[in-house]
Amino acid sequence: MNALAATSRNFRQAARLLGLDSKLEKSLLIPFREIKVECTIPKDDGTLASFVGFRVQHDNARGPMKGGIRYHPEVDPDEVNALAQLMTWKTAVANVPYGGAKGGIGCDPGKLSISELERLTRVFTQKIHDLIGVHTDVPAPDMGTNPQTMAWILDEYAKFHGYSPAVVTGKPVDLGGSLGRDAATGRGVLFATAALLQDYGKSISGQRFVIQGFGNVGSWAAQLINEGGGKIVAVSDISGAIRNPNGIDITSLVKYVKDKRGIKGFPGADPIDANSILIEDCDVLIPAALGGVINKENANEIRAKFIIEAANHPCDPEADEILSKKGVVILPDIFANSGGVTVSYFEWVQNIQCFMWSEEKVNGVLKTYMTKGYNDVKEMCKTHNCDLRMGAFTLGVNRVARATVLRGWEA
Ligand SMILES: NC(=O)C1=CN([C@@H]2O[C@H](COP(=O)(O)OP(=O)(O)OC[C@H]3O[C@@H](n4cnc5c(N)ncnc54)[C@H](OP(=O)(O)O)[C@@H]3O)[C@@H](O)[C@H]2O)C=CC1
Ligand SMILES: O=C(O)CCC(=O)C(=O)O
Repeated sequence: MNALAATSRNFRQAARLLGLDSKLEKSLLIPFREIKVECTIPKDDGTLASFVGFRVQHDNARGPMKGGIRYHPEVDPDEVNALAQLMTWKTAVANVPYGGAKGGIGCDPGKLSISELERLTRVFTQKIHDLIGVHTDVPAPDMGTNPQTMAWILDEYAKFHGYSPAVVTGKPVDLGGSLGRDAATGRGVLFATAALLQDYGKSISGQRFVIQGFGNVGSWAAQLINEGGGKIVAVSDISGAIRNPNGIDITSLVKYVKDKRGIKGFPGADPIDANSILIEDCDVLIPAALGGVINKENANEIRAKFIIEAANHPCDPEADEILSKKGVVILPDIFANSGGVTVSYFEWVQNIQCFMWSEEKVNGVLKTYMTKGYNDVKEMCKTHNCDLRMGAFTLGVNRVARATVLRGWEA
């Protein structure tokens, strides 16, 4: 099932549980604005290359639209649309004063040089600069982009509108980025996982974890879970997958990946088939790469008891049904990975106030938000007698619906 169909299906199920008016339901589903731009750049060898970029602004009832920009060969309009919609529910679940948006460029960042990536980012920014802004739409990093990408957007935007650091989050700290933003999504995953495990009488320490993806989110989640006493028994990235049932030395793996640009060949573990990473024996599975990876083809073979959705929409609704029958507990993306956008909000607030928080403050307030978020989701599960995904969706959709109605419909 494609990402947009899956996300919209979850939204409709939540709307039914909430008893939403059908016209309101329809209006919440349709994106506010969809932008598609052509980005042509000269390559280093003098030839021209063209890429398609997207920004989908889904909803702004609760505040400026917010969401990352993804550079990946599989970026397509439906997927960006689904990811933008997820951001609307996610910012509402996290209870930060934003709506939802997402962007992307269909490209393989690994095949572009740094200067080609800079040119591409600047051309994309030239095409969308009038439609983003501190109080309209605030981009951030996602797959394939990073603080450097945000610095280029900030600089290009400044040429048209003046210097305004709050126009993007996830920037380098030297340009007004927040301490703790780099690790924030992984740290949020840690807090969310700890809250869920506690409900089942368990803790991070003593659990065996498998993580798909070792980029920003996966590598930080691995380091923090490892520090918390969890045992990471298998990890994968695009270069391959590795396993060590006694626990992978994550500190050494992080150093190795920095040097070799991938986990392949890491001496402290055995190589395994990358396709089998999701069905490895473990207690907790953390998909932290692409969407749609857990589906009806492999859901029956999953051996984990808990799935923490660090990636966006890693499980499709057909997999949800199979896993629920098997008793697997899924902590949904719109709560589990909300630590990133929550600290993006702290960054935006710091920029607007021209003030900088300590890293301890950022991490401490993030923990408060994640704990409150978990309790709010559980409350909705009780009210609507539903699983955690519907608990999170009903929480997010209800907050956005209330804001929409309060703002009114008069033209
Ligand atoms: N960054 C953030 O703050 C947030 C990100 N997310 C979500 O988390 C997920 C990961 O994002 P992020 O960590 O930022 O992205 P990164 O680009 O930093 O890392 C992505 C990781 O996934 C790996 N990967 C890509 N394709 C595959 C594959 N087919 N099999 C296994 N691994 C693969 C990449 O490998 P390689 O490095 O070898 O290419 C890399 O390790 C995405 O779904 C994103 O939307 C959600 C909330 C916030
Ligand atoms: O930090 C942000 O603004 C958005 C992060 C993001 O893209 C996501 O949560 O999926």
